[in-house]
Amino acid sequence: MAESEKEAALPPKEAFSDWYNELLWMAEIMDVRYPVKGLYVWYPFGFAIRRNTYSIIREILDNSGHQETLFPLLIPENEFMKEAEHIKGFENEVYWVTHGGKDPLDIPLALRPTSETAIYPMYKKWVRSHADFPLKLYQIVNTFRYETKHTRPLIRLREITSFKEAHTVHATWEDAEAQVKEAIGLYTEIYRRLAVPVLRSRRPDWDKFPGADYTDALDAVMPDGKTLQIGTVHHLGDNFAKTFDIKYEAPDGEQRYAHQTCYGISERSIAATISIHGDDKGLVLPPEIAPVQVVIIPIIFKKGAEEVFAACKDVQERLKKAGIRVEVDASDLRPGAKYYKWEMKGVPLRLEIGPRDLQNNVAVAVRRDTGEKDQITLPEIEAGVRLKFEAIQKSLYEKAGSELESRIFDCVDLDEVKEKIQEGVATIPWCGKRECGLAMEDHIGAGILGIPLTPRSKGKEKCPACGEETETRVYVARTY
Ligand SMILES: Nc1ncnc2c1ncn2[C@@H]1O[C@H](COS(=O)(=O)NC(=O)[C@@H](N)CS)[C@@H](O)[C@H]1O
Ligand SMILES: [Zn+2]
Repeated sequence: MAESEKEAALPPKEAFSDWYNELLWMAEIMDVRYPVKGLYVWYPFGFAIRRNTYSIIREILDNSGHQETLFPLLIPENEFMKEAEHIKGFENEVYWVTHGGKDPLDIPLALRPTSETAIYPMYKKWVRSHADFPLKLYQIVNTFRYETKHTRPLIRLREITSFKEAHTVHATWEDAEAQVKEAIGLYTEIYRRLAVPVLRSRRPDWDKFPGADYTDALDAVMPDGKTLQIGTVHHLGDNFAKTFDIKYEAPDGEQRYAHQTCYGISERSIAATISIHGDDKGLVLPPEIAPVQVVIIPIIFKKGAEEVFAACKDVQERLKKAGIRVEVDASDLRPGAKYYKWEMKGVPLRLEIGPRDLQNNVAVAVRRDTGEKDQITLPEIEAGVRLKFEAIQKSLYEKAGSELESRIFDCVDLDEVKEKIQEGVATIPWCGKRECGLAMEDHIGAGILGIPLTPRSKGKEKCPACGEETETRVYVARTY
């Protein structure tokens, strides 16, 4: 896209919603002009961020005993309609295919909103014995949900383009529970690699995944204080095994129903990374997912231009050989315009090389996240750049972590909760009874997000709704 098309300026980040929408356009992440609501188009630059993000997800899943696979998109109505809870949860969200060409289909086909009812009839055919366990498969696919709430690119889509869903099978409820814990750990590690700190909590029963025994979730706190659910892990018990008749021969020869989990991450992982690290100048990307990790800017004067260009090319070749994604911006834009462009794209490190730097045998290194400027000697350029990446990654994660902690408020009563959830996440005691939870939600006008997996108890306190003594504090937040 020509530079001129982007005469609009990026709004300041505190105008978060406008900043976010404008940034997706100006940094060439997604084009929202596709003529179907809730469907968006990846620009190549945005898609490169997705590729790098999902190669981290694949690495972490593949290194923890998962295997990637691929199931069909279309699910026959009779299979989709088998699990009562699941249907109730998705019947208003599922798209149906009713024709092939001009012929009406004898069995309507659902576009998968998630793939339990595509996968589990096959699991029934595959699972035979406890020796088959643990079965840990995942796929990265597009799924379709007829979202009626406000759709937003990367955050709430009707076609979820990057839906990583894992589906595991185990002998016992306890084995599945252990898998849930492993998945929470894997998701926490994925987000550490994206320098995104997360809140981990058990969703209240009325908010769990349709057909699950319970749901644990990871939430990011976005710059506007609202939380974004960026990963969920569901213990499915033997609910789906009973519905789809997934049985195995136990060591004692008995036929038993299997126990299952499923867990998902979508492109919200990218929405959170962009939102949490970005600033008024645009994207700030963790080096590991940046499509361009280093941009080299030749500082050109009449004298010595040739040597400078040659040196920039040489540094580029060496960094490429070291596996670093690097560009030389030799365009005839003024240096300031170059800085603006690459800062907008979140390039973690800029190297400036001019005649004086050549004499001193150095490159000037400028960090995108802090603006800090210092020198790296040219013979050490590969190691120096890697050190910068480590410093940037560490600093992004620490900064986001303290920002998150500063947005969690232990409140004394519901009025304080109402006030504090404008800025972030409140905690408040809760006895755990549904009627109290729902009464509190009515009073506050926001939901119970979940019970922290790492308790935030302050000892014995009183449930604000019924006065009963409790040692549990729950998260309350406005959510996307
Ligand atoms: N409309 C949507 N747009 C973008 N991401 C979404 C959307 N709906 C859900 N997600 C993301 O997808 C994750 C998994 O979705 S889910 O419904 O919670 N869980 C499942 O579908 C289970 N089958 C595990 S894969 C959610 O945690 C959320 O981060
Ligand atoms: Zn209560």
